[in-house]
Amino acid sequence: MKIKLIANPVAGGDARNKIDCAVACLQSAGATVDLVLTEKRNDAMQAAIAAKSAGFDRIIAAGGDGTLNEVINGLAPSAIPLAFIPFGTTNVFALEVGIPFDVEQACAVALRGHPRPVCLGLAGDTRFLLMAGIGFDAEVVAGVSLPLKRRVGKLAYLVSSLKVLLRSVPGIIEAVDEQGRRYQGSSAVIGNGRYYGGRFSITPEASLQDDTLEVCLFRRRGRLGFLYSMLKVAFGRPLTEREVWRFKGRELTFAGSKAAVQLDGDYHGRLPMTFRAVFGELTLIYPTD
Ligand SMILES: Nc1ncnc2c1ncn2[C@@H]1O[C@H](COP(=O)(O)OP(=O)(O)OP(=O)(O)O)[C@@H](O)[C@H]1O
Repeated sequence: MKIKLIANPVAGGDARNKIDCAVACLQSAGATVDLVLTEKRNDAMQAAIAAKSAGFDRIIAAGGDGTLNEVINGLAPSAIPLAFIPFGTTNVFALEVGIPFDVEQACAVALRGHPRPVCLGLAGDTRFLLMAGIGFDAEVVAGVSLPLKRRVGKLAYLVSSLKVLLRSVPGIIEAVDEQGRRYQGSSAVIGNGRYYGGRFSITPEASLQDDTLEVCLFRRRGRLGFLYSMLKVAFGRPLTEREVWRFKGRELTFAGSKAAVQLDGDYHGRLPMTFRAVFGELTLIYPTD
C-alpha cells in the first residue's frame, strides 16, 4: 500500500516520537510511506492537494483535528480513503468514531479499517468535519495563545474563555433554515458529529453518516445565563428548550452581529455565512466493528 502521511510535529505539544513510531509501524506492516511534516498553517492542506493526483492508495493525517480539517480541505472531493492518527490536544474525531489513542492501534485502523463515505459541512466554500462554532466558542478559539496551548494543552482554552466572558457581552445572531424559519440567540454550535470539545454533547442527533447538520443555538444573551448553560454542558446535564433552539438542516444561513466563526477548532472568519451539508465527497477510515 502506498501511503501519504501528513503529520504535524507540534500537535498536542510534541508529536515527533509518535510520528517516528507511526512511520515504523506502517512500514513494518509492508506499506510504503511518504512523510511530510507540516511547519505552519495551511501546509497540511497544500500537502493534501499535491497528494491527490500522485497515485497514493491512502492518505493519513496525523495530528489534531486542525490538521485533519486542513487535509480534508485539500483532498475533497476525492475517492482516495483518508485515515487519521490522533496526536492532538482534544482529538474529537477520534472520540467520535472510536479511533484508539495508542499509536500502533491507530496505525492498524489506518491500514485495515473500514472505509465509509461521510458528510462534510461547508462554511462558504471551506469544509469542516466535526463542527462550526459561532460567537462565544469562536472568540475563545481566536483568543487562545498557541504557545500556551503547546505548553498546557486544554487549560489554554479555559484561560481564553474567562477572558472572553469578562470582555464582551454577546451580540444577537439570527439563523434561517431552508424553510425560512428564523431563530435568534447569542452563540451557536453547528454539529456534523455528536461530540464537541471532547465527549461533550451539544448536538447529540448529529451524525457524520447522514446528510444534515444539527444546530444548537443558545437563546440566553446575558453572560451569566450563557455561563450557566455552558456549565451544564460541561457537567453532562441536558440543555432545555428554554436555553437552546435545536434543529437540523442541509442549508442554514447565519447573520446578525459580526460574530466570530470557528471550524473544527480553528478561527475561520465572521458572520454573515451560509452553512451546508454535503454527503459523499470523501471516504474516511473507521475502526472495524
Ligand atoms: N510545525 C508547526 N509549528 C507550529 N504550528 C504548526 C506546525 N504545523 C502545523 N501547525 C499549526 O497547527 C495547527 C493544527 O494543530 P493540530 O490540530 O494538528 O494540533 P492541536 O492544535 O494540538 O490539536 P487540536 O486540533 O485537537 O486542538 C495547524 O492549523 C497549523 O496552524
